Amino acid sequence: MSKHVLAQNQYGKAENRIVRIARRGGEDGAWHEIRDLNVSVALRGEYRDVHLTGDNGNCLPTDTTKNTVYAFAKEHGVTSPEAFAILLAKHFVTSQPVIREAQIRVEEFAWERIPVPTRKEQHSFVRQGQEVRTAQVTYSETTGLQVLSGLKELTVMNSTNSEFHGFIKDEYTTLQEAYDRILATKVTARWANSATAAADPEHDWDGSYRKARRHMLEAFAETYSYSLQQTLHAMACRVLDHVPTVNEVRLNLPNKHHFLVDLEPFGLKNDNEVYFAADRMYGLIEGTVHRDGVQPVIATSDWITA
Ligand SMILES: O=c1[nH]c(=O)c2[nH]c(=O)[nH]c2[nH]1
Repeated sequence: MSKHVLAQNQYGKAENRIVRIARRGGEDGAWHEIRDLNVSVALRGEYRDVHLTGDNGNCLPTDTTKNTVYAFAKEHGVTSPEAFAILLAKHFVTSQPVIREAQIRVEEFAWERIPVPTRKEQHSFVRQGQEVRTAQVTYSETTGLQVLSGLKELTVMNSTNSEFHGFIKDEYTTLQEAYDRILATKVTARWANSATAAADPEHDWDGSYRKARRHMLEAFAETYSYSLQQTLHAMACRVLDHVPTVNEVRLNLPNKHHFLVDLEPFGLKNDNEVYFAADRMYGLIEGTVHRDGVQPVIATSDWITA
């Protein structure tokens, strides 16, 4: 027996990142709604033996608490962070006598739809309230003004219309081919403005920024994607097509992986509804697209994801 006193203690799986897609509207369910949550579970109760003697007889594994979160998202859906947390907290306390209290913390990341007026299906989203606009101006006696504009932290998601297959398979390849996956990325974009725009004191910088942003978003939403590389190219080309004062676009697109959660052990079918949102590691797709005949000027080696 320890001469010291075990005081407050709690345990559980923290930061379960979960994306729940609900398909509504019409027979084909083409109207998608997403809830994107970070759910932490803390259980309190009869845990003296676990700490003092190594007897785990009262210990519900943290792994089980994680599985419960994902299974509940499938079974009950996510109507609100509060309602989802209430369901979970009650479940833990009422299902195991040793659990006296359960605390569920939920952070919800808000997403807004990317409006695509030309289509009725709606499955493209932009995450609210994070994006940062950037500008870098260099003035040289010999070469004059160089104005780079851009943005970072613009997180977007398509909850369908993304596939990835037909890739090289070597002895280390385990990736399964995907015919319907989530495509999500946090866009860092920089674009080089023409010397004419830079020299024009009347140039509408806010207007060209809004236009470039809008066309990148529309291209992301409207491209049926077979790779993030293909989406990158479409986004950059769309900016060059619609913003005549932009000569070059460089994009840095981390592939924010979403893995389907295997719910079969709990007798539940996961019909592309419940995903584990991994924050790292991630694929990092980068590239520059410029007008023909223009010399690219945007640095390619910057460490701009940090
Ligand atoms: O869009 C993608 N491009 C890749 O190059 C790649 N590689 C990978 O594992 N997944 C993906 N997805």
